[in-house]
Amino acid sequence: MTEPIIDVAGLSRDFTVRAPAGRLRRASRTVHAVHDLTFSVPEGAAVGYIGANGAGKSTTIKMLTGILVPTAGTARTCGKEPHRQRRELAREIGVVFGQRTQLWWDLPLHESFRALAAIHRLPSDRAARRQAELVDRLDLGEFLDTPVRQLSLGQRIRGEIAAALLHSPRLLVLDEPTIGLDVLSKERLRGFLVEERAAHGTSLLLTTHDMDDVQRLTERILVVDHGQMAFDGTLAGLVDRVGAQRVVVVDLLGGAHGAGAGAGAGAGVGGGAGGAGEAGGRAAEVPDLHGIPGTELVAVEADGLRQRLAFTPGLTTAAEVIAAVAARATVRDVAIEEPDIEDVVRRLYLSQ
Ligand SMILES: Nc1ncnc2c1ncn2[C@@H]1O[C@H](COP(=O)(O)OP(=O)(O)OP(=O)(O)O)[C@@H](O)[C@H]1O
Repeated sequence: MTEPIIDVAGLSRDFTVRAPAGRLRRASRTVHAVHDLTFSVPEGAAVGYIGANGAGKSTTIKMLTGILVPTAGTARTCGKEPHRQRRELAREIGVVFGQRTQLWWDLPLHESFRALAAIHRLPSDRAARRQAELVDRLDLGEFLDTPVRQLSLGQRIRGEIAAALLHSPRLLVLDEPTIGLDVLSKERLRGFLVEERAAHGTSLLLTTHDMDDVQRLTERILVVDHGQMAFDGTLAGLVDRVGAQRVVVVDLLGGAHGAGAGAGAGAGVGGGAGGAGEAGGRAAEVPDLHGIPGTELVAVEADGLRQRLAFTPGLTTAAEVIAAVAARATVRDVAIEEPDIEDVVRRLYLSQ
């Protein structure tokens, strides 16, 4: 069996903080930022590292990348002891902290790439090929001559990711990579990361507060709470465990049809069990989706042609909900909204 890309046993990190205690005294207090963490990640896996603010995510990442020394326990990243073998490890990992830069602020992007290629001692033809590939796929061509400080956040983050991948690391560590990006930029970045991993088999450790990042980019999540492991499994498993609600969003064609009553505009409300008909004009055509077992109708929008039904996984399934809707109305489109990651984490913390 190949060695895990990350292997952590009993990992802990304390900080001593001094705070005023009374007018003249200062008292010391120990913060257990990470406490007795044990987990391992196989090579090639993509893991989301999730938790509330202050849960210990950054501290863990700093220990895994050799920036911080553990107080107790062991960490191995790419088979190396991070703080002792920091240089060797740097050749095998790429790290992006969304809030900080590893690029040279006053230099044009291509100078940063050149410096990084030299630091990693990449042969020039290999560096040139890889840079061209990343510049093309991350759409950086226009900005190569621009000093980093003049780049927009989205352009800079793409530059950071290219810089972190220039030496084709085995493990990519991303700390909040999509924070502050607009929806389109986030989506493009995620698409790039999915392709990059498919092409090179790069392992991924990602911290994020964004549920879409978790869904698109990871297959397993670790949730940390007060420095301790609170959950290790799939997102679906976590959602099940905390009983978080998912939402089926249905777009309907006007005009309800009761089960077996056939479709037809103007058939009126009334197909639904417990359906309280709405009076008047246009509302008479609105399919009524109240009372579908295991669901709660949480929103009726666009004159009733878009409706949102929340359901608890375990009580019913998305397929059952959609089938029940289809028995009452003509369904044009369906989407399923996952619960918010902050909500899921809050529920998990409360259930501990
Ligand atoms: N250098 C430090 N000195 C003292 N306390 C620290 C230090 N770094 C982190 N901490 C404390 O350790 C705990 C964990 O912090 P950490 O930054 O790892 O959390 P996080 O999960 O990354 O949070 P966020 O999502 O806000 O980035 C917090 O209570 C924090 O205040």
